Amino acid sequence: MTKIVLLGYMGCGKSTIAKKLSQLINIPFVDLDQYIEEKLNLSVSAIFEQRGEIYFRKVEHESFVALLSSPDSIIIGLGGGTPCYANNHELLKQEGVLSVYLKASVATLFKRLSLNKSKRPLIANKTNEQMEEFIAMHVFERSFYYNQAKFIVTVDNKTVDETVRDISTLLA
Ligand SMILES: Nc1ncnc2c1ncn2[C@@H]1O[C@H](COP(=O)(O)OP(=O)(O)O)[C@@H](O)[C@H]1O
Ligand SMILES: O=C(O)C1=C[C@@H](OP(=O)(O)O)[C@@H](O)[C@H](O)C1
Ligand SMILES: [Mg+2]
Repeated sequence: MTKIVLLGYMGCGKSTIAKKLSQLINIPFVDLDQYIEEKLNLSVSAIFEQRGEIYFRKVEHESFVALLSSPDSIIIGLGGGTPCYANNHELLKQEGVLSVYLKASVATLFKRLSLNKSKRPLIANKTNEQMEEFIAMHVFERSFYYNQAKFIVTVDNKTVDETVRDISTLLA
């Protein structure tokens, strides 16, 4: 069964787009962060704080593997770091996986994340100035993994509905 996997940097819209795409194409969606939060009954921030990032990455990998091996067709919204750890990018190449990189410019990411950073432990304590530099460097470091996706969709200056439509056209 098909797994549509959305990936990309924090703030590119994976969680928002996965939910909307799910409504449009009538395939259920799972947000990987939410799945982990429910599994451990802890928020992502609390997992980072209490158990550390390495533990989070371990659970993230196990959860991604579990979702990929489920018998149903699902849309999976990954966390921004998912493809960059534990060889998860190799899993994107599996048969039946349609991976889509939601590619956003640093300016778009900065604009969105400056309004939404408190639940993201990697940036929660940064000033806006530190954050802009951090995002630029981090996207650059991670782009090798993001570029392993089968499809790339640019999200800058698009509404949620426009991006969702672009993805559904790609997958048709
Ligand atoms: N065109 C857009 N597409 C997706 N998200 C958008 C858009 N415009 C604004 N946003 C906002 O940007 C944020 C994206 O966050 P989210 O969906 O959690 O991304 P991710 O899961 O990739 O970190 C949300 O607050 C969303 O409302
Ligand atoms: O980029 C990352 O390493 C992370 C991204 C987050 O998901 P979003 O991309 O949905 O914010 C979440 O998994 C965690 O805070 C770590
Ligand atoms: Mg998300």
